[in-house]
Order: sequence, then C-alpha cells, then structure tokens
Amino acid sequence: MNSRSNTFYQQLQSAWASQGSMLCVGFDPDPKRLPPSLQDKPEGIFEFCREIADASADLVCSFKPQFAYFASQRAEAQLEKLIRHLKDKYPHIPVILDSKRGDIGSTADHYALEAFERYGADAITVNPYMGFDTIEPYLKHTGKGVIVLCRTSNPGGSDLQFLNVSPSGEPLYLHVAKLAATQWNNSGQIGLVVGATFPEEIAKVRAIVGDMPLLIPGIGAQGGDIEATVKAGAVAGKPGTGMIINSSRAILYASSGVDFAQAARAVALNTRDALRAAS
Ligand SMILES: O=c1ccn([C@@H]2O[C@H](COP(=O)(O)O)[C@@H](O)[C@H]2O)c(=O)[nH]1
Repeated sequence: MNSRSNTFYQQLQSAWASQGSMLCVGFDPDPKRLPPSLQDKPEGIFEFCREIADASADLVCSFKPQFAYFASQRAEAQLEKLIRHLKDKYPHIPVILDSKRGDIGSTADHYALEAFERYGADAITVNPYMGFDTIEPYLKHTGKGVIVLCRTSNPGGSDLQFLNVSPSGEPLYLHVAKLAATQWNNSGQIGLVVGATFPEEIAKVRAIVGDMPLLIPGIGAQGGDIEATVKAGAVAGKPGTGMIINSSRAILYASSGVDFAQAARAVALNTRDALRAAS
C-alpha cells in the first residue's frame, strides 16, 4: 500500500500548492564567498544561511542544505541550528539534507538517525550504488523522504549511469528509475535526483515514475535550461507539481556586499517566476 498522508510527500504537495513554487533554495555556504562581515564570525555560516532563508521563504517549496559545506568547516552545530530555525519558523517547508549517503545497512541505520533525528531533516539524498538493503534503513523512518540519485547533473554522471545494463540496452539510470517505481516505493517515501542539465533524460525518467517527486539540481550556476527542465519533468495534468528544482550558488552569491540577502531574494524571485512561466 502506498500511504502518503502526513509525510514528506504530503508536505511537498502542500508547499507546491500554497507557495505556488517549485523552487528549492540550496545552502552551499563556501567560507571564501561569504560577505566579509560574516567570514570571521563564530556563527557566520548560520547567519548567512538564515538571512537568505528568511529573505526567500515565501518563494520556495523546499530548502536543501548541502552537508559537506558545513562538515568541512566543523560547522555541524550551525547546520543543526539552521535546520531547527527553518523547522520552527517555516514548518510548512520541507528540508532536504543533501548528503548522498550510501553504505551497508548497519551503518546506514546511523546515517538515517543522523539525518532525521540529529538534524531533523524531512528528507535525505542517498546513493543507490550498493543496492536496496542500503536504502531500506532510511525507509524505516516513517514518512521521511528518501531521494535516490538517478541521473546526476555532472558531466561524469554518464560514466556509469549511461552503461547498458540489460540486453535491450537499458541504461543504468533508467533501471534505477524502474526499481524505484516498481520495487522500492511501497511506502511512498522515494524521490529521484535528475539533473536539469539533461532534460531529455528527465522526460524519460518522468515517463517511468508517474508523479514521484524529482529533485532537480543544475539550473543557475550549472546552466540547465529552465523551460526545457520544467517541460520535461511535468506531471501530466498537474502543472506546478512533481519537481523540486534546486538553485544554490546563483542565489547565495548574488551579491557579496551587505545587500546579500536582498540580492539573493531578487534572484530567487526571478527564478521562481521563470519556473512558473514555464509550467
Ligand atoms: O546531480 C546532482 C546532485 C546534487 N547536486 C547538488 O545540488 C547543488 C547544486 O548547486 P548549484 O550551485 O545550484 O549548482 C549542490 O549542492 C550539489 O551538491 C548537484 O548539483 N547535482
């Protein structure tokens, strides 16, 4: 049975409808690119992200902190504080922790606890390379979203994801999409990552997975085409849903001056409107 009530999936449905947006603002706080006034502050990373979140919260369906940017700076406490701030102030906006975990089940149990209990995220990104038993531990956290890498936005993604894995010549990424749709999603918790840099592949994945949520990075700094992305990922008969379209650096670093949050808002607003116009 596919039970999706009061879940990440349902939070997303509400956010798509109430916010009228498929934009996800990603938090990739690079210390070298923070405004000078925040670079040496003890909680500069938190303050930078919080100000941009507060300036853009009415424009998004989701927020996506990228774990590595916090961990590399020994800023896990600031990540915890940021997610707590987001959940307290914007409980209607789901938070996706982008950490692309993937390990044997006993270790995955702990990655799941870290994401959902320590950080309080609503969803996590995971790597399917080690198979379903490494994804299952996250699914035990009822209602949490588990977003599986399928067709990533980077050029090297083709090295493995385009390999033919069946006599009919099916590439690996479509095999992952089929497994996700037919075997892994009994609880309605699964979503897929598909890059905006490859709209043709987004359309092929959408044809397999129905209305499954797609997390789509690659617009903005990576140059993905917004209109082609939105057309390719559309869910039949449901415009404005089905996609969580992420932009990080183009929004975060719109200005390095004191106006950084307002400049981030301006780019987020343009991006939200471009996504709407393409729907
Ligand atoms: O295929 C993927 C999967 C994840 N990402 C992540 O999304 C953001 C993209 O940042 P931009 O600055 O908007 O390019 C980043 O956190 C990546 O780790 C991805 O780009 N591609």
